[in-house]
Formats: sequence, C-alpha cells, structure tokens
Amino acid sequence: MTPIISIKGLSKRYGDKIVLNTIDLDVNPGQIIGYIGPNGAGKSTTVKILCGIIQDYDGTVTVMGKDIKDHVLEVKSKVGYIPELAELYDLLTLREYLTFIGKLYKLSDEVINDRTTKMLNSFGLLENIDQRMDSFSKGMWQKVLITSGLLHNPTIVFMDEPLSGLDANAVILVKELLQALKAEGKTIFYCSHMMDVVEKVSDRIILIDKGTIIADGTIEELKQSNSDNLEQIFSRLTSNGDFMQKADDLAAAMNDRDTHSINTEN
Ligand SMILES: Nc1ncnc2c1ncn2[C@@H]1O[C@H](COP(=O)(O)OP(=O)(O)OP(=O)(O)O)[C@@H](O)[C@H]1O
Repeated sequence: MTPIISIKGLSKRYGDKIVLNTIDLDVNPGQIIGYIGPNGAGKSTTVKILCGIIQDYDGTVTVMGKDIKDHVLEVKSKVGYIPELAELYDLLTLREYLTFIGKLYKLSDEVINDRTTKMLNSFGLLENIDQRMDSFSKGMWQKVLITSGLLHNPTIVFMDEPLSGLDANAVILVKELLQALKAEGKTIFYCSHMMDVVEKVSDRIILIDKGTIIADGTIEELKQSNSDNLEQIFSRLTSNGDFMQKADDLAAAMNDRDTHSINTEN
C-alpha cells in the first residue's frame, strides 16, 4: 500500500534545541493514528509540518505523494487542521467566519451554506450562527474549530487535542465523528493526552518523546509488555512514575511560600 504520509529523516530545531530528531514514519490511508507523547515532545510541531504551516525543517515529508516543500498549497487544500488553540476572528459572527474559511478553500456560497448548516446543527450551534464569536464559551470555540477544519472535506484530518473543553456529549459526538470520517476513507492523525480515548479509537498508536518515536503499534502490540492500559504504558515509557512524591513536593512548595510571606511580613 502506498503511504498517504511519508516522513524520512525529519528533524526540526529551534535555535540549539532539537525538537524533532530524524523521524521516519509512514502512514497508510484510512487509519486513525493516535499520536501521543509528554508535553513538549514534538507532537504539535510534527502536525504543523505535515499541514505545511512550518516549512523550515530538515528531511523529506511527502503528503498524498507530494513533497510539501514543493506543493504546499496543494497539500493545504487537501488536509484539514484542527489546532488546539487558534486565534479566531472573534468579532465576526459564526456565519461570517465559516463563510470566510469556505471562501479560502474556494467553496461556492451554496456549498458553504449547506455544509455549515448541517455541521452546526449536529454540534447544536445553529442557533448561534448569527452571534459574534467573542461571546462563545471554550467548548463552543472548539466546535467551531472542528467545523472549520472539516468544511472543505479534507482527505487527511489533523486534530490536535480536539476534545479540549468539550462536554461529555460533545466528546461522544467527536469520537463517533472520528469513526464516521474513517468509514469515508479519510486518514486521521489525532494528537491527544486523553489516553482512554486514544486507546479506544486508534488503529495505530505512535508515542513520541523528546522528538524521537519510542513506540509504534496497535494497542494490542503495545500491551504485549504486560501493561494494562495505554496510560500505564505511557507512564512507564516516559516517566519515572514518582507522581505521589512530586505531588507532595508541589503542595509543600506552596507551604514554603506561605511561611516565606509570613516571615517577610514579620
Ligand atoms: N515557536 C517556537 N519557538 C521555540 N520553541 C518552540 C516553538 N514551538 C515549539 N517549541 C518547542 O518545541 C518543543 C515541542 O513543542 P510542541 O508544541 O511540538 O510539543 P507538544 O508535544 O505538542 O506538547 P504539548 O503536549 O504540551 O502540546 C517544546 O520544547 C517547545 O517549547
């Protein structure tokens, strides 16, 4: 099978700091890839490179058979990016914003209107379509990000912590959405810290730490080393696990500060 994403020797540094260290990775089409790793591991950086947002890197990245560096606009037109955080134009109404996004992708007014109505209806946001987005809650913003990332019907969907701020019903909806997109043959590259969800939805899980892939396989393959669930595998591979001690240290640090402020007042 020809991979839909092919990464060879991908490295990225910011100044002296190596953020991605000669990553090799092929992704087959039609799969949900769970891309996990500790804070600062390099997940968002990988996704931004794969979407054509970051272009100064070493190595070769091919998406749908095209080298991103040579075909960035073509690749951008076929991938959807749902970022963890985004600067939305919050003085626009929801309708104005999604129309603007649709126009960027050269969709007709009719298609924009039709898709927007259906997608917002599914997310329970249709009644808010003519509201300015500066009044939206965090979860509403997240639903807008998901809608705008999918509006142009991308072949590959990159999601960076898409469940952030969503209520329990919306989480169920997005999990079902992942399966529905997969059933349509789309490839989904899903970054998250929610291990239970990643474990359930992913066909393949890739664990990155300090810019290097340290585990890669199905959940069954990753479990072969006797761990019970993905959270335990994650902790074993990426930390020394002394969480109780660290929590005690954190709590103690606040006590020290109180003592200090009392002392300085005296
Ligand atoms: N624009 C930037 N300038 C300098 N360093 C950056 C920049 N963007 C990211 N980094 C650094 O690159 C490293 C990887 O960041 P990245 O956002 O890819 O991590 P992540 O795995 O997505 O983390 P998280 O789970 O916290 O979102 C971090 O050390 C981060 O500080």
